[in-house]
Amino acid sequence: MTDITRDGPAVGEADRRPKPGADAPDYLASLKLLSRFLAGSRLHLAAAVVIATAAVACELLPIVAVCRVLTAVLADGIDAALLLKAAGVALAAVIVGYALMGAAVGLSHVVAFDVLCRLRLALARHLGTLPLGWFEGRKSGDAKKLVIDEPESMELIFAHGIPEGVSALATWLAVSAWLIAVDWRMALATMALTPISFAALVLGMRRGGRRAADYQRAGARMNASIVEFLAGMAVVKIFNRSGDSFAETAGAVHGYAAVETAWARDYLPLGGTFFALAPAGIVVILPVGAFLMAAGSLDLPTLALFVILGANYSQPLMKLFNQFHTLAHISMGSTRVAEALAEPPQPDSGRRVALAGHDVVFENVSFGYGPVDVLSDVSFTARAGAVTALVGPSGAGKSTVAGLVARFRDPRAGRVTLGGVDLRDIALDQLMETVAFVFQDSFLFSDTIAANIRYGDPRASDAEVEAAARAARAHDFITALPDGYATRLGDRGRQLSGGERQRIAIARAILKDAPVIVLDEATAFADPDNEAAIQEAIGALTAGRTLIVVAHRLHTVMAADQILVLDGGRVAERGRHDDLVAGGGLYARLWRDYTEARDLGLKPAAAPFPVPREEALPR
Ligand SMILES: Nc1ncnc2c1ncn2[C@@H]1O[C@H](COP(=O)(O)OP(=O)(O)OP(=O)(O)O)[C@@H](O)[C@H]1O
Repeated sequence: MTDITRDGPAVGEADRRPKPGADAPDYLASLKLLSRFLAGSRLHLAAAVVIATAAVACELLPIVAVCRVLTAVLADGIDAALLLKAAGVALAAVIVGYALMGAAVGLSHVVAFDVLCRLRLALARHLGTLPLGWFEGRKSGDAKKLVIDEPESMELIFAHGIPEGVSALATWLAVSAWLIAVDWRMALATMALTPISFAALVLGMRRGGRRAADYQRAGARMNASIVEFLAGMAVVKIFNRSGDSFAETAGAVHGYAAVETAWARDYLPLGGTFFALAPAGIVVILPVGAFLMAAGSLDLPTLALFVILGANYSQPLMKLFNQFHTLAHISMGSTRVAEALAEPPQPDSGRRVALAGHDVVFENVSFGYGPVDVLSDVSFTARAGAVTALVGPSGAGKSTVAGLVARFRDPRAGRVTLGGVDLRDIALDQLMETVAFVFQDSFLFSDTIAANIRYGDPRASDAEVEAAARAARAHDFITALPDGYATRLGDRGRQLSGGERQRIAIARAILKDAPVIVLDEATAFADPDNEAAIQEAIGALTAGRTLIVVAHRLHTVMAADQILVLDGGRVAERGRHDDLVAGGGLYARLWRDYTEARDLGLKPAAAPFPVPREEALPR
């Protein structure tokens, strides 16, 4: 089984437990998640924390110096030597403090980059082990958001949050301890508003937090709507629907603004109370100080110290709050990443087994994407060295059957075997080596054409790549390109025609040299010329292999050894072309419709295996 945990810990049962209060954000989700990927960076992080704390001590030194000077001046008048010494200490402390904080932040960035690198690798590796169904239930940008965007926002936690949060906490604790040591009564006065302001903050965040799920949903809807509006611009324009589409996007943007406003209504009265009260210590310090001085139990230098420090007492707390706010802000994203990591991978026996040939057998297979079955009790044998064609009306389940052969999904009931072994008992690696799949619209990577073909066999030489391209009838159009095989394909190879992309995909499958080949509508998007080339290319694939072909263009499967006619997820008919046509059932009807359409101008192209000449086609 693929080791998904090389860069991170195992996905534990604890991660799969339902979270209490699904809509309430877990403010510490990011910390919990990132701490799982900290191994290897703990020392750096500890060093960053220690250095940040030392930087705080340096930052506090100038305040200590000012207080000592103040006390001395109030007691004995101005002493130039003391002033100079204090200024020197303060300056040196500021310089060293900045240098230390710079070093701490530098170190913490290194920790952040390392942790995020491990998290992204583990995520990407884990997503690669999930069943296809996981991706199908999501919008295309979702997985990218999980691997790229969400971790990016977490960078702040280690890069800034930890050194700055630690230094803020250390400053607050040090100042509190100092003030208590100097005069506990004035210290209490300085701190009097802190619990009240924090209580207001916690209440505010709780109220605001109830909106977190709405906030996330509205944000996701707005993003998806804007991305779709831009991606579908050609369709929007051609159907002159820019007004409607924009109205939908505008609705999503307004929806997001409405949630933000509702959040502000819930949070701001209490959050605002925090920001008003936290720095307002002076309103307690002055009257308490005046009272104590009047009572003769407080001197002026001490009052001055509390006035200076008291005014800034809440600063570290505000900084700490900012870090907490960052944590809260990214908590929903971190929770989603943690949930994705907890998704169970596609079951993999991990056992490489001896296969008795390469017959693919469906035994009473039923399958459904949701609660309703789209395949019911499907049984057939696709023999090695023979061509098995899947035909039937749209939605009959042809692509679903094809997908089960490559274990894109597993049957709900029954089993699919290869060489007599249940696919689920064959190591996924072995299965993927044994089965080649050419999709309706095969994905090409943003790389050179040669690299895309070599995807079928990474060890293939240039000559083997070219031979596969020749067999796939792709060599001529590739060499006609200015950069030939070195041509870089942009976004999914869109600069090529559908038929050209398809032939590159077929070259890739030829290079893979797998004994079982599944072609899902390989000619679906091709024009007649391209289709002929593709059919010739497919012809190069067939010899001696188990070939399962999904086809709409029935002339391409007339010579198939076995045609399975699917209807409503069941095998309605099976046999060879002539017998099925003579039988007068569904296939005969499909064939009649097909030939009528062909007579109206549809030009059948070359088939991958011997096909009767045009004039010999039954009418
Ligand atoms: N990912 C999916 N999630 C949910 N339902 C699906 C999914 N893919 C296919 N279906 C449904 O399963 C049924 C069979 O689909 P399938 O694509 O296998 O049919 P098909 O015969 O290949 O159709 P077509 O010839 O139009 O490609 C259809 O009702 C389809 O709507």
